Amino acid sequence: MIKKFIKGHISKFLNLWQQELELKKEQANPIDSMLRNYLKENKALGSNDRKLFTDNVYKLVRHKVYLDTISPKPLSWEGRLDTIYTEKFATQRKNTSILPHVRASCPKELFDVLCDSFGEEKAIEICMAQNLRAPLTVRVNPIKISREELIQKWRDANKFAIKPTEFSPYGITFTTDKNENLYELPEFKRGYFEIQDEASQLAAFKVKCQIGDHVLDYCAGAGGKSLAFAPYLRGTGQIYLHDTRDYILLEAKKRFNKAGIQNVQFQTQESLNNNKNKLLKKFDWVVCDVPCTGTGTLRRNPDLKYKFSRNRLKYFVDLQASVFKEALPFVKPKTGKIVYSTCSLLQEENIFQITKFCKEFNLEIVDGKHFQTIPSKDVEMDGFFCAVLQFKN
Ligand SMILES: C[S@@+](CC[C@H](N)C(=O)[O-])C[C@H]1O[C@@H](n2cnc3c(N)ncnc32)[C@H](O)[C@@H]1O
Repeated sequence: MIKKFIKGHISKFLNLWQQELELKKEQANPIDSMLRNYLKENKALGSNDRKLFTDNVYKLVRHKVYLDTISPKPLSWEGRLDTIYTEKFATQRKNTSILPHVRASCPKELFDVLCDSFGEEKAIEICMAQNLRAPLTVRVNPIKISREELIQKWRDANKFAIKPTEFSPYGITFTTDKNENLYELPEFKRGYFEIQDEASQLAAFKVKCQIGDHVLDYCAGAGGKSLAFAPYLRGTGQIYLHDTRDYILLEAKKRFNKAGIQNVQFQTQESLNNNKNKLLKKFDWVVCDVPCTGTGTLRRNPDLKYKFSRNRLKYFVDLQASVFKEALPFVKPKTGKIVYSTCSLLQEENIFQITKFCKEFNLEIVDGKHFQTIPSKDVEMDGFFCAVLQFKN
């Protein structure tokens, strides 16, 4: 039984979220940032209450499409919440008179696009997997500590239930659904690890840079990918981090300092433009981790599914093409590589883009096939896509 007091907060918060979404549509504030602000302003919610509050908010957002059909009318957040804890919540999933996108709790427009990419059966499986809680995974910074040492340290302290990730050699996954506040740990403050999904780690490791290489991370954001591949350079060569948002590069700078990585430069749009003539055709690796619909990360960001539309998809497809075109001239013509990645599941943003780029710019896929993870019953990772391209000789 959830206390009335918490139910009241859940309902109040979700009404605010719904208003924000109706008013600002795709420009609405992300739900995680709205949650942080709400909790800051509502100190009466203690730490146990907060977990219950947050977990139920996410559940309601994930399952809203389904709940809107099976909950008592008129709809209310209290009514939807009560429905989650009834038998009906499980049994109606199998009711084939309810439309597939509703049973999978996915807005129709997104579901149809997922069906175009994967077919209906797989689309349902993906949506159901994306309605689960995301695993909490960290990437160990080998400059400071090995994965084995950090696992041992945490196991000795009997601190967490953890396991090494299966595919990334640097990942550790937390196996309980407790909300661990990892940012407060001394190991985090010392730069021993960063929070990063395993699929994102694997995409970053596709940048197989070597000693002395020059790398341009063209859409660096707060540096998540660069932090992962930087140790390959062993302090040699140089990584240039560029983004159109100046403030995010300041965040990246702090993270690199903490990680003990110094062979980096931060380039705003203006400074990259000023240095352009010097830098064109100079990079062994250019990384294009482009803005996208984020449809591979719906477990973490379930609100994104309500911002999706075919128009928004077209906006991202066009933006990705123009970012790729801007970044390509920085690649060394004969030996350089460009890595294109998204956290989208959609063929329009992934394989269709790559096929188009190869044709238009005389490129080919190298390093085997493209890499793609798709959340499902058996795949706990986010959905990521990545391909390494090189000019045809
Ligand atoms: C998917 S995020 C990057 C995440 C980051 N690479 C990481 O691993 O943490 C995409 C980034 O592209 C940036 N961006 C948007 N338009 C851009 C453009 N025209 N040129 C470069 N970066 C751009 C955004 O500001 C955003 O930080």
